[in-house]
Amino acid sequence: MMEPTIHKFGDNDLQKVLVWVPPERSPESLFWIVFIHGGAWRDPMITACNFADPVVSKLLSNPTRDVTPPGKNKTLAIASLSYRLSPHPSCPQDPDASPRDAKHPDHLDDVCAGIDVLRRVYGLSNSDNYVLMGHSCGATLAFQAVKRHVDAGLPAPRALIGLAGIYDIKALVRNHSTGPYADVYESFIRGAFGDDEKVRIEASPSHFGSHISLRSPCTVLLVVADGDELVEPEQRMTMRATLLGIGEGLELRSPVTSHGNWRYSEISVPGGHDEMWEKGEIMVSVVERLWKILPGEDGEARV
Ligand SMILES: N[C@@H](CC(=O)c1ccccc1NC=O)C(=O)O
Repeated sequence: MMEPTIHKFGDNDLQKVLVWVPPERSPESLFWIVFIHGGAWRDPMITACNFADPVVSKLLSNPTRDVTPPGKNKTLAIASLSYRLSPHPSCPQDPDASPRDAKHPDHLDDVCAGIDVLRRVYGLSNSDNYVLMGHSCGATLAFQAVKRHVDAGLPAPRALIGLAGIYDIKALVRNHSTGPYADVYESFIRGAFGDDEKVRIEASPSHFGSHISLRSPCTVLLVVADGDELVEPEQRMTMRATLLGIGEGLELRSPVTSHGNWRYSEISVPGGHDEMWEKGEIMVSVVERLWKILPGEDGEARV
């Protein structure tokens, strides 16, 4: 695979951004996909590098696929954000390594710091030229980052893709409160957010999503894995209802549904929770879907 350029922005080894930029391109010609990996805010085995690896090798080194981004003469650039992690009970801290002791909003602070590096060094966002794509807790972080940007008067990304995302933290814990893995869910949520219920609610995109005052349209594509063994489909249903201001049971009548400045779409992909990023071709199919539903010059989607 092409070697990424690494930009560090803090003392912790995890505070960095990985970037794959095609050579000899001006910043104005680039269109960015920015990845945010998952791993329950704590899994040191899922990294910015191994998360992006399968899709980067498909998107940037396979000239037979037409994955050119929308817009005239745009070239794809990719970034993968790394952020500090919370402790993991079965992966003890190596005393010589950077600490894994992050608590909300540390993860989000790093995601936003990473986006800021891309903005300063590569001109990301100023011309509406990027999409955020987060998996599992990375999808939670993607919505939190959009909220923070809009609150700060910065433009939202052109699109947000949530892959098997966690959108309602309380419901996630409640839906897994029995069974062999009940402790796992409560433990990673406590590790990342603590015990305070209010913090869990306020950090949940299903809670704040409808209060983000977007100044321009943002396309949201929510993706579920049809064999997801870790995150239940209800998470997406709740988020859809939030973004569209509708009841949870309502059917969508067109591929893209607008509500205010949100443009909402959804798909499902085959396989389990992590298969969707472990198999680069699934990620590529999601990106191709996004290019179809992003509005073109005429403001219309091509589906
Ligand atoms: N591999 C993780 C588990 C994990 O990633 C996870 C488990 C259940 C629901 C969502 C998960 N990840 C979300 O980012 C761990 O070791 O804690």
